[in-house]
Amino acid sequence: MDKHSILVCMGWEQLEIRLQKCEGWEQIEISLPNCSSLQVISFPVVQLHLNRTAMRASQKDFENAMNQVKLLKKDPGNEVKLKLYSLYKQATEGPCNMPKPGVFDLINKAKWDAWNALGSLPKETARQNYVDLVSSLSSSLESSSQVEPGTDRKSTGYETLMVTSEDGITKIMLNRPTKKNALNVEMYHEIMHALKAASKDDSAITVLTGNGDYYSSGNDLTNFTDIPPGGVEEKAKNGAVLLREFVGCFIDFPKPLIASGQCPALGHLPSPSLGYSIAVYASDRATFHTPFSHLGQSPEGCSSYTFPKIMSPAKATEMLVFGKKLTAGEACAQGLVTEVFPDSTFQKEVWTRLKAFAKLPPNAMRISKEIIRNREKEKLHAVNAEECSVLQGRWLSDECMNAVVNFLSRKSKL
Ligand SMILES: CCCCC/C=C/CC(=O)SCCNC(=O)CCNC(=O)[C@H](O)C(C)(C)COP(=O)(O)OP(=O)(O)OC[C@H]1O[C@@H](n2cnc3c(N)ncnc32)[C@H](O)[C@@H]1OP(=O)(O)O
Repeated sequence: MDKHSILVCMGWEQLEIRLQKCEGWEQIEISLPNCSSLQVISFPVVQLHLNRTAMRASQKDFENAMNQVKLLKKDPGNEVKLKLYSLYKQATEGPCNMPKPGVFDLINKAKWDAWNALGSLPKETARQNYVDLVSSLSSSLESSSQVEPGTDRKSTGYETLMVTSEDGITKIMLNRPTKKNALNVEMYHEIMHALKAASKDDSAITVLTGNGDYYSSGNDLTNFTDIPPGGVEEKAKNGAVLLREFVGCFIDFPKPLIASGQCPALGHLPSPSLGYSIAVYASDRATFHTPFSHLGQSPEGCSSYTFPKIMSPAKATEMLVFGKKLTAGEACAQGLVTEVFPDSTFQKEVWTRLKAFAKLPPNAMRISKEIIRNREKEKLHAVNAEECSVLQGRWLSDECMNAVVNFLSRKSKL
């Protein structure tokens, strides 16, 4: 029998009903074994959804779906991968029968949580759900790759950035829009590389911005899952070294740096870019959020020093300790943002302004920035070192580990 066939007995006759996909429609074929003619009725897919879930996928469908997963051109993302994993385990082994992994074993803990959450779902239902998920995935990933051409693609030698230079402006654009521009380890390194290159190129000013609907969602929380042979302590130590070097690049950047954000900025990158930018331009749609406590972490990017100075100690406490999210208007009123523009005219207005700035004498701008910032440089490097050392300890805490596990198993979002 064909994969989506069902046999129905009507009196003496046996009907075979086949379902098959046809350009967004399901076709139903009703065949009477003793009759040569076929009756074909077409329905929109949505109308047949309930009927399909009542059916059971065969072992062969299941194996085909497993092969299809290997052929997917685009990474379906962690959430979907966990779903696939849990359905596979449930379909092949039944309810979760493994001991719960320890809290530091992040990946296995996320997998265990996903499998355990399926409870006593029957094996056949899990198999069918797996087949259905793979089938929906294949079509949605095909269509989404048509919707977002060119995103996450390689550009000017960078994997995670798009860097362009024209009209005296070097633009560094974070380019992981499907991950809300979360900073993975590669992106940290590429930003440092791009900043060093921009400090030496012919441009007069540098602009930092993000591609997609988030300026950045901060540190990529999956960075915490790649544990080296030296264990979590070594991981935390390496992270502190990387973060210190990363923030150091912002502190030492010699040219005017402008952060241009049309959309929400979360966590990590806002701090260094807000603290050290000559100017921050935001659209009225942008928000600013540093949820360090929510993640069991502590301020970084010198925000523990720059924010209370820029805003006020009380307002900085609301933001850095309680994780209060600010609208662009509020951030502007607090002095964190230079100017807010209407979303509809944001790009035009900001770029007109940037192009005008880029025509100013570059050396004069560089020297002016130096004289404004140099007095603070030593202090900023000391604050950076202290923040990184405190964070190194925080990353080993249960509070931090639990927050990361919660995000990875999608129990929490900010
Ligand atoms: C060297 C180490 C230095 C460490 C320094 C410490 C810095 C502190 C910080 O950076 S604090 C900020 C950390 N960031 C977060 O906690 C944000 C987590 N993300 C979210 O809460 C949400 O994703 C969101 C509110 C940003 C967006 O929600 P939305 O529903 O619109 O979108 P999705 O959640 O479906 O996200 C789409 C995909 O992007 C992945 N993703 C988003 N943010 C992160 C992130 N920070 N880390 C890892 N992955 C992230 C998300 O998982 C989705 O991926 P998927 O499609 O594969 O599931």
